[in-house]
Parts: sequence; structure tokens; C-alpha cells
Amino acid sequence: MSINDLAGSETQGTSRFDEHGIEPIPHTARDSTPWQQFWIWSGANIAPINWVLGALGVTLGLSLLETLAVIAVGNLAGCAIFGLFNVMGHRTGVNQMVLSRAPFGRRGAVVPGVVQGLLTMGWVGVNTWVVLDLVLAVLGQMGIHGGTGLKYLVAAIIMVVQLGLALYGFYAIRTFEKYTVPITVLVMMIMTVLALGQADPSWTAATATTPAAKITAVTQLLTAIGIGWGISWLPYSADYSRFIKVQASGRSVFWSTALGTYVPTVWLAALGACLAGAGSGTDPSGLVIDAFGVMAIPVLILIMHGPVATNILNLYSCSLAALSIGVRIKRWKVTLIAGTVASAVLLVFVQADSFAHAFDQWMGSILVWISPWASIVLVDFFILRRGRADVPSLYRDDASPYGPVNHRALISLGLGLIAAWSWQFGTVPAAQGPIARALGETDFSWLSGSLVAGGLYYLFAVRGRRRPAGVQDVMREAALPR
Ligand SMILES: Nc1ccnc(=O)[nH]1
Repeated sequence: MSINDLAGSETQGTSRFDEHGIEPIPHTARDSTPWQQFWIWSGANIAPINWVLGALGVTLGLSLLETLAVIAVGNLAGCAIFGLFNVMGHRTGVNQMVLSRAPFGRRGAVVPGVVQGLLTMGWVGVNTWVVLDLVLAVLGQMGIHGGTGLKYLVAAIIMVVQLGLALYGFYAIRTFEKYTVPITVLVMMIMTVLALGQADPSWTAATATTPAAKITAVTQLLTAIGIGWGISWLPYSADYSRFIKVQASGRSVFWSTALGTYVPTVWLAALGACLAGAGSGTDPSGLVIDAFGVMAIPVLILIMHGPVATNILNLYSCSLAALSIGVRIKRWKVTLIAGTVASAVLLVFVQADSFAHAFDQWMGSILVWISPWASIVLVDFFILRRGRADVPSLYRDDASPYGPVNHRALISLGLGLIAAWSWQFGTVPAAQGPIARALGETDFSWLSGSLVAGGLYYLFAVRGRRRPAGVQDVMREAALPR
């Protein structure tokens, strides 16, 4: 092999255009490593939104220690489930929304596919919007003032960069995260040292003092940034793990993706909580500027990197969701459309600020959807199919043994949604279910939703299996000579 060949295969291997759609990734094309996956998921979660969410614990009335404990323990569970979903992609080479056809049927899976496509675009809007005030505040500190016009300019720059990378596809995504994430980790380390040096947080002061008030706050925080954070990424997992080398062990897939999500999420949320616990308030721009005024440029890079590193996944997964529901145009064109819709969402957010302020609301609501869906997928793959999938059938009408639309899965999903909503406690009355109100404003939506949906799906499936056998028995008996 000549040097040129080597150089050629290197460029091919790192940032070539991604031609893949939703067909299974052939074994020979699966060249991603667990380390690359670690950087991808770290990048996706080094999001400024996390330190805002970390501050939420203190806002809800918990002490700093309690907040840190909920975040650290809750994410253990959420990120472990996330690791399991990644194993599904590695075992099959198939993206998450096509894998969803196994329980829901090829056409039944259009329902989760459509919802996932819409959620990804909402995320792009939220993630970009959340940094705009921060960027403007940091720029202001550097003497650059520009009002709304500057805000639109920053939004447009972020949007163009993330759209360009997502259009290029998986290989551009992994190369971007591999090179930028270690640098942002370094900036985060310096920020952490600075923050903890300047802040003198009170570890045990809490405004929620009764046990009931504490339990309420703990459950709400668990939903927002404890277990809920890992769950919010489940519909994306296999879209990236489908590229991991076939020879990589299941364990390495699990640990690289689970830790890639766990480490930055817990780290940033803890940092946000510490700053809020030091009494700098919970306005994110205030938090950051107060603590990091001295190093505005690295912080600016970190902040602008956040939405890009996250949204390239949202935009890419959006295009796969669209292809999975049967949209028949090229992947990159779908990404372009998704970017346009997401820009419109962003525009609405910028103009109606208070609308997007209810971020807690957004997290809570998406979990009401994702938890029941994920529970059905998990039960189907790991319990009923014992961790295997019949990949070719996923592209035919017999993906589910119950036909192109598996009504049992859809009914389980519908009832799971109701169960999740019943125990959801959001900030607006429509998002406050009867169980949540009756039980002291607690929020266990992710638990009630997943138990009901996964439990029902399991029972339906087991009964459905017995019935054909039963019918055969009756037929055999009827055929016996008397
Ligand atoms: N937590 C998140 C899940 C999915 N997409 C995001 O942008 N963020």
C-alpha cells in the first residue's frame, strides 16, 4: 500500500460523506470504535442546558448535597438504560426507529417515528435558544453589543454550522466530536476549578424542609435531570452504535456510551448546582458571567460548541426517523428540511421568550412519551426476543409477528402514555396528572408510564403466544378419533 493509499483511506475513514440511509450498515462498513462513541455522547451532553438543569434542584428547594446525590444516582439508572439501547444498535446494525418496527410493526412504527422526528426539531430549537442569552452576555462583557440583531446573527451562525455537519452525516459527526470534545473538556476543567474557588456554596441549606416537600422535589429533579436525562436520549442510541465494529464487545459498547453520557451530564449539572448553591441566582447568564468573567473567550467557545455538538445528532436522527416512516428522499435532503423547520422553531422561541422558558415542562412532557415507548422496545428486544432481532424482517411487513400494525403494542403505548401523564407534575395545569396531584405533587411519570406500557405489552405478547398453541391443541384433539 502506498502512502497515497494510506492517506486516501484515512480521509475516507474520518470524514467522508455518509451515504447510508436506514438499511442495515454492512459489516465491512462498520468501523466506529467505542472511544469514538464516548466522544460523540460526551459532546452531545456537554450542553449548557445541563448546568441550568442542575441549578433546578436548588430552585426546587433541595440542599446542594441532596441535589448532587439525586443527579449522581438518578443518572446511573438513566445512563445504564441508555447503554442497553446502544447494544441493540451494535447487535443489529440498524437505526433506532427501524428497530422500533419489531414491536410496533412496520406501519405501526410510523407513530413513534413521526413523534421522534418532531421531538428532534424541538430539541434543536431549545438547545440553540438556551445559549443565545449566554453568548450575548459574554459578548457584552467583551464590549460587543448588538441587541436582537446580534442574537439572530449568532443563532444563524450556530444553525449553519450544525446543519452543515449533520448534512455530511455520521463520519463528520464523529470526527467533529473527537477533536472538539477533549478541548471543551479542558475548558470545563478550568471553569470548574475557577467556580469552586470563587464560590462558597452552602452544602446543606435547603428551602424544602418537610419530608413531603423533599420527596416532591426529589421526584421532580429525578425526572428533569436524574434518570430523565438518559431516557431522553434513548430514541437516538442505535443511530450511532449501528456503526460500531462488529468485533467490539457488547460490554465496551455499553460502557463507552453510558459513561459518555454520564460523565458530562453529572459534571455539568453538579457545577450548575454548586453555582446556584453559592447564591449567584439561577439565571444562567448571571451564573456564568459572575463566575467566569475572567475567561470570556474559552467560555464563549464552550457555550457555542454546546448546541452544535448536540444538534448534529438531533438533525441526523431526525433524517433517519423521516426515512424510517417511509419518506423517500435522500437523507441529506431530509436533514436540510429538518434544519429549516428547526430554524422556524428557533425563531418562535426567540420571539416568545417565556414560551421556551418552561424547559422543565418540555423535559417532563417528552418523558411522558419516551418512557412508555422505550419500555415496549426494551421488553420486546431483551425479554421476548432474548436480545436478538430478525434483521431482514424489519424491512418487511412481518417485522412484528402481529402484522404491519401491531395493535397490542399501540394500545400498550396509549395506556402507558395515560399512566405517565397521570403521575406527571408539570408547571401548567394540563401537565399535572391526577395521581401527581393526589400524592403531594410528586412526579413519577417515567416510572408509571414504563411499567404500564412494558407490563401490558409483555402480558399481551405472552397471551398471544399461548393462544395459537391453544388453538392447535384444540384442533389436534378434535382430529383425534373418539
Ligand atoms: N437530552 C437530549 C435528548 C435529545 N436531544 C437533545 O438535544 N437533548
